[in-house]
Amino acid sequence: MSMPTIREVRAYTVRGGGADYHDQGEDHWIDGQIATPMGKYPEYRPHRRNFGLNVLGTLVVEVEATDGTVGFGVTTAGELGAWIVENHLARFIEGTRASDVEKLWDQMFNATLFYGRKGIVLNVISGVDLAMWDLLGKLRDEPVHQLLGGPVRDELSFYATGARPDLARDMGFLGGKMPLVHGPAEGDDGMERNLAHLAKMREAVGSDFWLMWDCWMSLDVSYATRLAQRAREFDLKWIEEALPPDDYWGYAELRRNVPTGMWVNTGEHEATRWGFRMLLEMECCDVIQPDVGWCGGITELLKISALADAHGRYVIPHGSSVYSYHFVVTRHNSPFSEFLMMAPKADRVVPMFSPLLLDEPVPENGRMSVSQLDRPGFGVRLNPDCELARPFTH
Ligand SMILES: C[C@H](O)[C@H](O)CC(=O)C(=O)O
Ligand SMILES: [Mg+2]
Repeated sequence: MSMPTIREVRAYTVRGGGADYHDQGEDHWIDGQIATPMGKYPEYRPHRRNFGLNVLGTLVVEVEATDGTVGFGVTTAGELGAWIVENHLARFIEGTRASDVEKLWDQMFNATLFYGRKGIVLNVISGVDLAMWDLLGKLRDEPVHQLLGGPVRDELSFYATGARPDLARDMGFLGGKMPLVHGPAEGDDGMERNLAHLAKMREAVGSDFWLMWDCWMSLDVSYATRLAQRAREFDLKWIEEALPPDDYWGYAELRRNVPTGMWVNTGEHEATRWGFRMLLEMECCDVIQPDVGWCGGITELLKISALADAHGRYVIPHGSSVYSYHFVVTRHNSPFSEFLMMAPKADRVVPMFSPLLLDEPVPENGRMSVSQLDRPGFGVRLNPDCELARPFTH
């Protein structure tokens, strides 16, 4: 088959959930009181949306091939991301062969180095890369997991992230990762409250269920060390993203400080093989957690994952829904997956990118069969009921 080229790239934005999963309505657990780096300012403590956690919104990138086939990818980047795609990246995307993902990634990354490297620019590059893999799967009539070498197991197993690990246990998940509520600025009282909550959850779930804390970059080494040491009594499996992402030295110290057997996990706000190289070579963590929509997409994740494998480390992607599932099932060093509980009260399973996608698979009883992923590309469709805007054209 002769490979089509890309005829047009289009960048859309959409609000209300989707890839910007923090862009939820009032009273959603994910936007409630959670420890954050802004928690030192009391006015920004009660609600994460107060400091703008949801300002970006979702970016949808569509790539249309010369034969009319369309692939798409979604990420967190909104209008800023749409501007970058339409005004800068389009020149590399249009005219490229649909299978030339490697060359395209290299061009997008190098052309944006002077203002990119991490953060929103890498989210955008990821979104384009995911659209290209989706297109390639559709053109070849194969699921992306087949393009990546094929599954190494028949099903995926999930832990749940949300405010109600006790309910996640009843839903068949392997474990529950809770948001840490109180940060260092809330002193000893906050520390005691955090521990009391963990104790209560351990009591509720029993001893054979993983419990983890997601600290969303909010702590310092001293606080995280004390928290981890005291959490040993309640068998905390891992402490996640305890420190700001740039504090590689702090992570290395924390990893030396935590009780034997407790994992230090991080990486959802890290990007590219070079960022993860720092985490791995400095022995910052036990598990890396790249977000497929933020770290550079599938093309970059393949490199990050190989590097982690050579360091004997697991890759358990952050969120990422189908982008994670198609990848994880092809790697031996990705033995389980995250599922983010998007129901406002974390009391039922709702697709992570809801309501933006149709056919988005979800775990049943904490598991997902590979057969649920057996559709061309990433196997999902854009929901026509979600109103997309195209703020810029080129
Ligand atoms: C719950 C966390 O604060 C965040 O919203 C999600 C996250 O970090 C994770 O799923 O991991
Ligand atoms: Mg996290």
